[in-house]
Amino acid sequence: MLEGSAIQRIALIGYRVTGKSTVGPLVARRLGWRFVDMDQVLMERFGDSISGYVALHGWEAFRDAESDLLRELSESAHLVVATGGGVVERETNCRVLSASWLVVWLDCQLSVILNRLRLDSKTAAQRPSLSGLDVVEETARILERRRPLYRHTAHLTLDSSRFEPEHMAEAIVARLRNPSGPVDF
Ligand SMILES: Nc1ncnc2c1ncn2[C@@H]1O[C@H](COP(=O)(O)OP(=O)(O)O)[C@@H](O)[C@H]1O
Ligand SMILES: O=C(O)C1=C[C@@H](OP(=O)(O)O)[C@@H](O)[C@H](O)C1
Ligand SMILES: [Mg+2]
Repeated sequence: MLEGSAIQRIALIGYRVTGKSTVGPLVARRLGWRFVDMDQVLMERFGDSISGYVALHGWEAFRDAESDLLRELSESAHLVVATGGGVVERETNCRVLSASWLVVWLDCQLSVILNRLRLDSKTAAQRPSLSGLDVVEETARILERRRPLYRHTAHLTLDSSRFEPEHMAEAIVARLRNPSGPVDF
C-alpha cells in the first residue's frame, strides 16, 4: 500500500462512462494539481478521434500508445489523471498504477452504464465497439472480465451509480489526506 506522504499522483480507473473525465478535474481543482485526460492527449497525438484511429490502426496500436502515455505521466508529480476504461487490459499498466499512483476505481451498475453510454455525446467519437457485439452484450461481458482487474489495481472504490461527481471528488481528497480511511463508498 502507498504511504500517504508518497502520493504524488492520482489515477481514476473504471469502465466507460463511470465519470473518470468528469470527476478528475474536480479532484485536481480541490488539490491545486494538474489534470490530464489520457484520451484527450491521445486524440491530440493521433490527430483523430479514438473511433477514427482504431478503425485505421486497430486496438493494439491504441493500447501501445496508451501504455506509452501512462509511463510518461508516471514521471510527473501533483497530477490527477482520467485513464481510459481499457487501461487495465495491459498487466504492465496495472503494475505501474498500483505501485506509484493512488488508484481510484469508479464502479457503476450495468444499467446505469448502458443508459449513460446511450446519452453521452462523446460515445460515438471516443468509444468505438470493443468486440463487434451489440452494446448490451459487449458491456456485460467486458465489465465482467474487467471488474476483477479494476478491483485488484485500485486502492479506493467509489460507486458512481450512487454518488454525484462532487461527492466522489470530496471522498478522493479525504482519502488522500487520510490514507488509512475507508476504502469503499
Ligand atoms: N456520478 C455521476 N452521476 C451522474 N452522471 C454522471 C456521473 N459521472 C458521470 N456522469 C455522466 O456520464 C457521462 C460520462 O462521463 P465521463 O466523465 O465522460 O465518463 P468516463 O470518462 O469514465 O468515460 C457524462 O455525460 C457525465 O455527465
Ligand atoms: O473501454 C475502453 O477500452 C475504452 C474506453 C474509452 O475511455 P472512457 O473510459 O473514458 O470512455 C477510450 O479510452 C477507448 O474508447 C477505450
Ligand atoms: Mg473519459
